[in-house]
Amino acid sequence: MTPSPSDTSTTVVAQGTFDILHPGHVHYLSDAASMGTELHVIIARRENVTHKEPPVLSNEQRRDMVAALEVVDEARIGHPEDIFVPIRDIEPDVIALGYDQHHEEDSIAEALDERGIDCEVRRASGREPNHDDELLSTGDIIDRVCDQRC
Ligand SMILES: Cc1cc2nc3c(=O)[nH]c(=O)nc-3n(C[C@H](O)[C@H](O)[C@H](O)COP(=O)(O)O)c2cc1C
Ligand SMILES: Nc1ncnc2c1ncn2[C@@H]1O[C@H](COP(=O)(O)OP(=O)(O)OP(=O)(O)O)[C@@H](O)[C@H]1O
Repeated sequence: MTPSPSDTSTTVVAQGTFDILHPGHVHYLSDAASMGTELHVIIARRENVTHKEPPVLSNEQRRDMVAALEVVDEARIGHPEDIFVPIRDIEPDVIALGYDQHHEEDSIAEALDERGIDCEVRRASGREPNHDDELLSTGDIIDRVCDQRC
């Protein structure tokens, strides 16, 4: 018997700040998309980006740029307080952590387990520069803008 599309679909979630898109972001989202058949992206709210400089661009602008990428099926702004609220809503089969995202695979898997959410946690690959002058970090792009334009 041929399986129905709902039997074969695999939903993947990716997440991050995505402030000023660059090829590293495209690499991450393409890698995450290749882990399933549908890619949803959670955009970190500005007030929750506390481990580095807050994003320059608004929540809505970052969401709209990520949503415009061909590999992305849906992008949404994250929950203000509880990162598991969007996860319950999306019901992903896989959470794809970015190659350098500070979240530990094991602790996310444990937190999902405690909440009765059945979802695999995987780590995406990093992108190496394709040429000498390729900037693969928002922080590096901002530094160059400051050096060259300020
Ligand atoms: C599974 C998962 C779900 C997340 N959901 C949210 C969320 O709902 N709201 C939010 O502001 N941040 C959320 N985050 C946090 C951010 O997406 C991001 O991981 C964090 O700010 C680090 O951003 P960076 O990887 O761009 O440095 C989530 C992170 C993970 C791992
Ligand atoms: N060069 C890269 N290769 C693969 N994935 C990347 C690369 N750069 C960023 N990502 C992934 O994209 C997601 C969002 O990244 P983030 O918004 O923190 O960008 P960033 O360029 O790393 O920012 P910053 O330079 O401010 O640390 C994260 O999961 C991160 O791992």
